[in-house]
Amino acid sequence: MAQNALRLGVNIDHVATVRNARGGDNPDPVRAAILAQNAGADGITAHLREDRRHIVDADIDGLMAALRIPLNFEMAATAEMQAIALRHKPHAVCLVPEKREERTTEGGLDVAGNDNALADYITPLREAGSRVSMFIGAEKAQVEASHRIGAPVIELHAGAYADAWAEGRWDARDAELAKITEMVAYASELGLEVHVGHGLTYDSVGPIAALPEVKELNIGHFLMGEAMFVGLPAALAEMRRQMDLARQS
Ligand SMILES: CC(=O)[C@@H](O)[C@H](O)COP(=O)(O)O
Ligand SMILES: NCC(=O)COP(=O)(O)O
Repeated sequence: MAQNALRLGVNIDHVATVRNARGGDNPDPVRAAILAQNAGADGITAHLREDRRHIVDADIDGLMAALRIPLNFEMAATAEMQAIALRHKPHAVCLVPEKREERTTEGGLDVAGNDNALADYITPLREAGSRVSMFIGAEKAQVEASHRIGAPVIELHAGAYADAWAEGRWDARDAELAKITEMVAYASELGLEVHVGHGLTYDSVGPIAALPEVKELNIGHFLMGEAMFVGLPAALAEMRRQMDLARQS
């Protein structure tokens, strides 16, 4: 892959959401991950929530056994999740804030307010060989704290930008994009590897993909929705086309 290539991580959480609506085994998120891998995904992302509302422990076992491409394991910074990550040693561990009552991940992790505890928390994960990333809002204090505790990677939460785009609030969209653009550049200067994710669609992905310092996008909910209509390989190919178009222009 070219040095400045933009990786596409496919989040398969919401295949599990559909499965869990009925119980049983179908549709299988591991099958979706293998399909995405065969269709050219650069990585797979899965979020094992504390309440197991979508991905469950057996899915992580299955993904670890089946994948040839990297797994980005999203999790809350709890003792239970740390033990699971240390057992599996996935390529990447992304720490995400969680609230039981939220519909989706509403904001970024407060690294600045918990830097000592998080520095201790990530040490064994790093020693086990996982690339640790912090899922944070596009705020200077959070970027600096992530750098300070020794996280090599951050993922900026694109949800506010994506929501503004979806709702046609163009001033808010532009303001959120400006914040992300500024923090992508700042974090890169500090030496952090920068990823972006949450809520991205064919429409909203372009301006983010165009930022040359961004190394990876993690996209799930929209892709899985599109896959219901056109199939996962076609949805992934169209997302990749939009990313490449933006990157080249
Ligand atoms: C951290 C993140 O943005 C995703 O993992 C997302 O949280 C997955 O979907 P849910 O928020 O719906 O669980
Ligand atoms: N970390 C963000 C992610 O994995 C995908 O988020 P979404 O596209 O499902 O909103």
